[in-house]
Amino acid sequence: MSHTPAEPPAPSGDLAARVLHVTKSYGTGDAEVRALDDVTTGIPRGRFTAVMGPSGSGKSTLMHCMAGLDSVTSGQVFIGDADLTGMDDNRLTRIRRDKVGFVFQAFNLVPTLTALENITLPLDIAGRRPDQEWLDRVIDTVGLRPRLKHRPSELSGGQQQRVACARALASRPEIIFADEPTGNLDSRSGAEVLAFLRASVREMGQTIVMVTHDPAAAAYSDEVLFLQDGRLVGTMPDPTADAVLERMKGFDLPEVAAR
Ligand SMILES: Nc1ncnc2c1ncn2[C@@H]1O[C@H](COP(=O)(O)OP(=O)(O)OP(=O)(O)O)[C@@H](O)[C@H]1O
Repeated sequence: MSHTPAEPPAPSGDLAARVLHVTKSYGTGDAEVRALDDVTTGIPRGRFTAVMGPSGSGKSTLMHCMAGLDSVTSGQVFIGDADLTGMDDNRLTRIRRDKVGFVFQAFNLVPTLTALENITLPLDIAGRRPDQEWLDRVIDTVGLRPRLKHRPSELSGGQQQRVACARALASRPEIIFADEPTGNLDSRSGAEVLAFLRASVREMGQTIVMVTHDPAAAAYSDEVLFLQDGRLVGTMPDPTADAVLERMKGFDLPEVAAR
């Protein structure tokens, strides 16, 4: 992991996370894969940002590096004002625990715990008392109050993912990273989860970054970042599903692929 000392630590302003000239390579020599190639971008606070791009374009790698789940080969990563590059594992673990929420394609709920116990589990593990007012707001926005005593097996896929979203929100993190959160859901349940994620941004001021393949899911966001071949190749504010689909089709054109 190397640092770029020449890069002045730009002020975070109202960015919840930033990457500066981030490169991430796997393997060496002939086997080297450059998953991210000099990516610089910021995630505005209180906004819903989607990350799209063809398979293998670096979406998951960008998310993992931004969230401090993976190290970068060069460049800098910030969560708020905290520079993750060069941070030791203990501090990284604390940042992830205190400032970051995660939602994955697999719901990752504990089967023996109720919905409510799953939602508060990370706080319990961290020895933190939930902010009851905030928790009530999250539970009501997610629409799960009648289901709080149910175990995951008694909930639909969409309800389970809403529990996972509420779990990510419970600690009121600075930023939530969602990797294909609707990938395992039918379109109706997916729409419920996306509507909830959007509501948590619009009504509760949360910041969400979501990796997705689905133009209809990206249309719930405030802005889409497009990756191709490990590079940031464009952005689209206020996306519609049709506009995103058109942009994605462009990635198959030889002149775009050759760039
Ligand atoms: N652990 C790894 N070892 C080697 N190569 C890797 C590793 N992880 C990712 N890659 C490579 O890095 C590139 C970017 O992968 P990444 O998973 O970030 O893409 P993605 O856009 O999320 O793809 P998908 O949409 O298919 O999930 C790909 O070429 C991938 O094969």
